[in-house]
Amino acid sequence: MVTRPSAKAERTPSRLKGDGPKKPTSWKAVWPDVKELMKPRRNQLLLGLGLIFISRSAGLVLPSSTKYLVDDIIGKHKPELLTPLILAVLAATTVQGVTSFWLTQLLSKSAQKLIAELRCKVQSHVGRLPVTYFDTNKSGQLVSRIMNDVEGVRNLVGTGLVEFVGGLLTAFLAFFMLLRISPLLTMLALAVVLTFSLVLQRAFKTLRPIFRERGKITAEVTGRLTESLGGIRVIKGYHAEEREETVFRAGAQRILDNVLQSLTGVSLMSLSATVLLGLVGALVMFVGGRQILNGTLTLGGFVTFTAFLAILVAPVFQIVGIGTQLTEALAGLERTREILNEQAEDADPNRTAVMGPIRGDVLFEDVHFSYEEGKEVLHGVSFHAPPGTVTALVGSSGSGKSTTIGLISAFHAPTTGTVLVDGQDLSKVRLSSYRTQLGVVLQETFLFDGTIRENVAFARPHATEAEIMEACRIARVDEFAERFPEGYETVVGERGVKLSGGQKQRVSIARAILADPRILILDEATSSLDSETEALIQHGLGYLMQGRTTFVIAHRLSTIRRADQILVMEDGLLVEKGAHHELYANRGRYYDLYTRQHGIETNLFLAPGEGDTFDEPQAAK
Ligand SMILES: Nc1ncnc2c1ncn2[C@@H]1O[C@H](COP(=O)(O)OP(=O)(O)OP(=O)(O)O)[C@@H](O)[C@H]1O
Repeated sequence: MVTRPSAKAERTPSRLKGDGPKKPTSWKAVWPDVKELMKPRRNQLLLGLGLIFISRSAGLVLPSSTKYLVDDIIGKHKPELLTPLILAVLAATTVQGVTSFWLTQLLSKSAQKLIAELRCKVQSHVGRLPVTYFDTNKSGQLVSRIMNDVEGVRNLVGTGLVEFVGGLLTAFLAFFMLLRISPLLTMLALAVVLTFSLVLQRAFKTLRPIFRERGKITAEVTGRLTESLGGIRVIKGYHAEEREETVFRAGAQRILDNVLQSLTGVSLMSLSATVLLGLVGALVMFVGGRQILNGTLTLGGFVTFTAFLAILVAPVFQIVGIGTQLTEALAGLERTREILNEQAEDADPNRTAVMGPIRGDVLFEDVHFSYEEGKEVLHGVSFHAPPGTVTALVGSSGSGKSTTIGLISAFHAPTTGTVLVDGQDLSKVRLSSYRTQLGVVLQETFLFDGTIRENVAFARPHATEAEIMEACRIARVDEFAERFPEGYETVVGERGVKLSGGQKQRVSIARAILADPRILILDEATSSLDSETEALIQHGLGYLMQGRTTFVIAHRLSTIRRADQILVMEDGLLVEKGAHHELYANRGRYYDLYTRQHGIETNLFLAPGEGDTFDEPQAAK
């Protein structure tokens, strides 16, 4: 396959979701994905949990030691215990430091690897979606989906989730320690913490849709921006810079509003967390102070209690941070899943037949097609294109030429009727086995930001040097490429030399020659080129068409007259078919188009100026 025509949308285009009612992302919905992501990393995550267990347990040594220091070493005056205690604290702290370092190394790196993998997975899936998908979704929006949405998962498999679990674990341990020191104080503190957790839960419910919305808005704004940068010539041509600025400003404002909204939520949570800390602190001081005074609590016990309380409350704070991250991760994962759930072209269970090398016999049998339900655009088109023949499609704008080409390229499948290639129903064929035998040359030539050689070899990356050079020679790419100082290694496109329209077409023809397809699709350029360039291009095309079943949306008289058959389309109907002289002699629709064109009233077939060289067909004389 060479390059693909930009086909039109199919019947049920699926737009990226997000504009529907906002239902919160639920763990249940994304759990299968989370599980799938975690499964291959199970061992790492388990190791991570082990490490966090060691790290957090070691972290308890310091606060526990306070009680011994105050009550035993100082209170009961046992200086000989001081050094062992300090050594124990130092050892524990070292263990804590080393394990947390290892943890970050292990999990953060693995999360980054996962992000890269996921990006590739989404990109590869998007590439396999039907063309209709790209007609309904802006490419910039898809870029944002591929690049940004997967970022969040780092919090799931990275340190986020493990830290969260670690936090809970420590809180649990601390809770038992606290119970041992003072059950009353512990229960009081716990009541406050639990109330706060409920508040937090509600807050996250509100925040989640905001985060999900953010991904959607960013994708939309990026999409529009990519489009407007791509169409900068049109924008400048119509002096529409200011209008674009306004559109972008509105988009940027939407993002800002969303971020501000979530920031308000997040800061409110921090505020309530601080209030909580104050509340618990005050409560502990009040009750604890009284207990010390009436002798039910030792001073060391009180100090240790406050230290452990901090450990119990800390995870609640952590939830604020990590919970936000996890929420973002879930929202991103949900959006990623949406894309991954789109059915790839070849995933259609009907597409099972594998095509071997084809001869290129194309048969349309009563083909009906509609892009949208109830709006048929092709009404019972039937024709036969034997192998190696040239079929020209002509007709006024919107008559269905591109749609017919789209069906031959298997971008769409007929609503009813069949398209057969070598007797095989195209809607049942594995696309990979068919498209490799299809070549496309469009008027909007698509060149990559790479060298001339790379652009030609794109069709067959493993082609030999001699084959590439031969294709370049036939398409007359050599004529301009060899004039550049770097020859075929000259970079073309955005980063390099800009090629003229005619030069780009020649590269595209060389590409198709190298691909050596059985079926060739040409969308002839409507723009006129100078006669020398035109002759060079016609030479290449002439070679390219030889022996291949060619379908050409024809604008040039020379091409139309060279065709073995001409299909005249009108309003989705095939109104006439035959060779030029037959159709001309019939004095039907083709004759009308032809003579009207001859009078240069309209420009139905031809590029401007071409009518001047018109000569009356022999058969009609
Ligand atoms: N993606 C699409 N979604 C819905 N309708 C479409 C889509 N693409 C084309 N159509 C409709 O299908 C009909 C045939 O369009 P088609 O592009 O095949 O015509 P065409 O003969 O190639 O026109 P032109 O010469 O102007 O390119 C038109 O009425 C057009 O509006």
